[in-house]
Amino acid sequence: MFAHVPLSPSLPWVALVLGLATTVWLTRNYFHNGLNKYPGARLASLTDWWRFYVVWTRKAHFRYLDLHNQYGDVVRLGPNALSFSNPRAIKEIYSMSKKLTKSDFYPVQMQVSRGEVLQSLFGTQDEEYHGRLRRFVSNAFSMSSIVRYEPRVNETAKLFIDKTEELFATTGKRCDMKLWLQFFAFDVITEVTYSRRVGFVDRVEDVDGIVEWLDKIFQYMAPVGQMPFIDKLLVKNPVLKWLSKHGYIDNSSGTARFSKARMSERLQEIADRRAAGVDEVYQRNDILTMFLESKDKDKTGFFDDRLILTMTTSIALAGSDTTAISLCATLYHLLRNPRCYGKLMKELSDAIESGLIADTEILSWADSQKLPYLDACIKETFRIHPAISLNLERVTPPEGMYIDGRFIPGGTIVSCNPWVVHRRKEVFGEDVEVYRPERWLVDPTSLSDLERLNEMKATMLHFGGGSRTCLGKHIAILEMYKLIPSLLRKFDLRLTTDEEWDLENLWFVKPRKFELDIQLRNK
Ligand code: HEM
Repeated sequence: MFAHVPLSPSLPWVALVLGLATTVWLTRNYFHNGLNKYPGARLASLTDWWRFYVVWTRKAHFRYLDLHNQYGDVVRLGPNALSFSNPRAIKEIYSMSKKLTKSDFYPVQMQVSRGEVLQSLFGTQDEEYHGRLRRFVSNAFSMSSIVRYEPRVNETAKLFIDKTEELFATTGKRCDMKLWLQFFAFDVITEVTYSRRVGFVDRVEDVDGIVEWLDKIFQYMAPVGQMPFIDKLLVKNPVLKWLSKHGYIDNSSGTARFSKARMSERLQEIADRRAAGVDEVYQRNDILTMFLESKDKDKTGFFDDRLILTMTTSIALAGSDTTAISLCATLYHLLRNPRCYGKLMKELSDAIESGLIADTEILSWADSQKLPYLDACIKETFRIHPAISLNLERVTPPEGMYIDGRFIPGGTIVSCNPWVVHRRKEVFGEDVEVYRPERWLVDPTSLSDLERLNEMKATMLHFGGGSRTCLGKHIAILEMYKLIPSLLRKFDLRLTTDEEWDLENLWFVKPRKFELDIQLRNK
């Protein structure tokens, strides 16, 4: 008897309604805020799923570069997203004074600890909160503080060199440099944060599986960041957060767990020393003690233990991959360009012979600053291989603003991609795809050379820009300027293949594989 009762509209009607709704949605997306006047891939103007797909392929930096080469300075990357490549746009989007906020891409990278989302310096969209937090922590990352940490970096660099000799140079075993340098960068970062090397290099081990965890999490965060609502259904799902907060499950991020463990070890050590009459907090030995000092001095209660954990978690998330990639890229480009490799080696040996720099196994920071060709090689690495190369997204203020001479409505996602802007021919020269450190060496008496140099510097986005520029850049630079020459002086490094390396972009642009043959150098 129920066979004749219509329980639901017939299928064709459902299909028609769905079809109409989809058409309306796609049309609205296409014409959104008049952005249809900007060129780009047709699908990009209809849905963010296009961007999700491009990022998911892990080749977004190449795709976006092709699109800018094809369409020019402004390319539409989504219904509400524009990518700019003219250096003028960098100054406008990342200017200190204009205060554009970060897009919804960033909170996806916020880590979770026991159900609580850690509102990080990197991920926050609240500019006031950001400014306040950054004021509390920036002292610990200033160049003068970093140079105080130098002896710690020396210790880890020395161990790294010794272990490289023992494990690879004397055995002839091939070195997975990508992983090995990440172990180094992780040990340095824990050394300068907690006065204690966790032991990645000592034990030749991925401690707590954190490197593997980081690899996995970016496979999630990079594509999901293109469609951030997905994060609220998955990792930041309110039910999961509630369950974790009340102890039924633990959805804490690997980096939060790692940092919590390191912090409690170090805090216990500080307490033990205090009981023995030594107060380390005001000795400013490491980043954590600098944070504790800031907390002590803060009478408002803002900079509390939770924020300290948030900061140490950010350091674990941001401080190793980026530096290891930049170290790998420097070695890779030098090895593929024997002319530059030879020139750098000559600069080093001449400087030692002439007494310009000391003949020490680990170069001091001060000595590394006397080597202009080394400086040029590292700058050229940052240009040709910026470690972060998805677009650095910002949102225009409600009243809209002019970018590169065009009025962009309020609430639009606007951005530049470091990989793209570092290849502007009018700034860097016609040979942008060539690794040529000499472009950074200018005649200091030539005004036009100095102007060109300034223009190149202003177009570099490898550490981001404006108020959200990289907090840890001095640590990374210190590591690179010390380790690269120290490694090259001790070892002969060889690529194991003539083929170009295969790069994957999941926010960080990493080689899929980077192996080297290593031998002791005949001096
Ligand atoms: C060569 C190595 C590094 C590179 C290429 C790099 C790159 C960047 C870039 C491009 C940004 C800006 C992202 C944006 O605006 O969307 C950034 C921000 C940041 N980086 Fe780095 N980074 C490096 C090393 C480090 C290290 C060693 C640390 C920590 C010790 C660190 C901590 C941070 C933090 C906390 C932020 C957020 C700053 C803020 O929003 O105020 N980075 N980094």
